[in-house]
Order: sequence, then C-alpha cells, then structure tokens
Amino acid sequence: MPSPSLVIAVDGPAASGKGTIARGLARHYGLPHLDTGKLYRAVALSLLRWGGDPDSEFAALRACEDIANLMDDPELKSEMVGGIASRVSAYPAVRVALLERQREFAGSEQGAVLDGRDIGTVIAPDATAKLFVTAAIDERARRRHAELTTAGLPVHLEDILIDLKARDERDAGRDAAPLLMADDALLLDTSAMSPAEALAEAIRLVETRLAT
Ligand SMILES: Nc1ncnc2c1ncn2[C@@H]1O[C@H](COP(=O)(O)OP(=O)(O)O)[C@@H](O)[C@H]1O
Ligand SMILES: Nc1ccn([C@@H]2O[C@H](COP(=O)(O)OP(=O)(O)O)[C@@H](O)[C@H]2O)c(=O)n1
Repeated sequence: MPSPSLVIAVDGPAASGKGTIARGLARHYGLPHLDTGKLYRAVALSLLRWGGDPDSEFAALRACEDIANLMDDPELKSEMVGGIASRVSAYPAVRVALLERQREFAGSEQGAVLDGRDIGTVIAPDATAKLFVTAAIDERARRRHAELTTAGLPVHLEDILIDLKARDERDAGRDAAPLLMADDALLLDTSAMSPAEALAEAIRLVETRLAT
C-alpha cells in the first residue's frame, strides 16, 4: 500500500519521457496520475475548433470553459496542438483557470503523480519527491517523431526538431510558471536509457527521497 500522502511531481521538456515515467510510477505505487499537459492541449484544441485567436488571452480563457469533452481526442497528440498549447499556456489567466483542478488532484488523500512543467514549482511545491526528466534534444525529436509516425500522423523529423526547440524556448522563457527545475528536484537524464531503465531509475530516486 502506498503512503497515504505520497505525491510525486514529474517535470521536464517536451518528449523527454516524463509521461512514460509518471505513468510507470503511478502503476508502481498504486497512485492516480494526471497528465497536466493534456489540459493545456485541450485548451489549444478547443480554441482551434472554435476558430479563436491564439494571440488573444481573452479568447484562450474562453476556450478553457470547453475542454471536458476533448480530453480523449486523438488530435490532442499533434505537434500543432502542442505548439498552440505552449502559446496559450503562457497566459496567466489560462494558468489560473486550470490551477484549482490540478491542486485538488495533487491534494487528494490517496496521493498522486502529476507530470507537466510547473508541478514541483507551482502546483505541488510540497510534493514528497520531485523529478526533473530530460533528454538530449535530438533524442527527444526522434522519440516524438516515432510516436507520431506510429500514430499515423505524417511528420518530418526536421520539423519536429524545430517545433520542440521553439516550444522549449517559449516554455522556459515565459514569465508565468516557466519550465524550471525546482531547487529540491532530482535530475533524471533519460537520453541513453530505455523506458524500463528510466522507470527503474525514477523509482530508485523516489526511494532515496522516501528514505530521508
Ligand atoms: N527512455 C525512452 N527511450 C525511448 N523512447 C522513450 C523513452 N521514454 C519515452 N519514450 C517514448 O518517447 C515518446 C515521448 O515520451 P513521453 O513519455 O510521452 O514524453 P513526454 O511526456 O515528456 O512528452 C513516447 O512515444 C514514448 O513511448
Ligand atoms: N504543467 C504544464 C503542462 C504543460 N504545459 C504546456 O503545455 C504544452 C504541452 O504540454 P505536454 O506536456 O502535453 O507536452 P509534451 O511534453 O508531451 O510534448 C507544453 O509545451 C507547455 O507549454 C504547461 O505550461 N504546464
């Protein structure tokens, strides 16, 4: 049985493997998992479907009202939606609109695993264990390319690389909750690891936190 309030924060840049690790940690410790990137992607998709302007904070805020039925939409995975998500997620009003449900999830009595960009810094600053997952940009681009190709989306590796670099810069450079490694986070570079090796190392790092 997991500790009743075990909360694990997993942050990192796009396609670093944080979602795979977060899902694996949730399975290992028997905890519920929230992929917070899906919330921002759903806002982006809602905006796209309705024809709202991503340059308008007001339009992006309106798009937040209409995301419940988009959470399992296959189009969420596209790099186009990811790119718009990284633009609308820079708006403070959008971050505030999505804050409470993430805090509630992180505060659940049964504990939780959340992955995103600002989990260890803003959403769950008191998390039991914080991991900052990263990987070399070329490796991340290869992984995302393989993922999207397997899903049947026609994409070019060079375009993915350009998109990921732009998204990294936007996510790290914004004023509102930028992508930032928390002071007390543990770094996990998965560049040369298989998914199974990365999960084993993540469990080892969480255990070191639980032991202290
Ligand atoms: N260590 C790894 N080695 C190779 N591929 C990986 C590894 N970790 C994840 N992947 C694959 O890379 C893609 C992106 O991983 P994901 O966990 O979704 O990243 P993120 O949540 O950081 O965007 C997925 O297709 C996943 O299966
Ligand atoms: N906690 C979070 C999660 C995602 N995001 C934004 O949402 C975008 C999509 O997030 P994601 O986690 O689905 O992206 P990937 O890492 O899976 O490519 C990111 O580029 C961020 O701009 C955020 O700002 N804060």
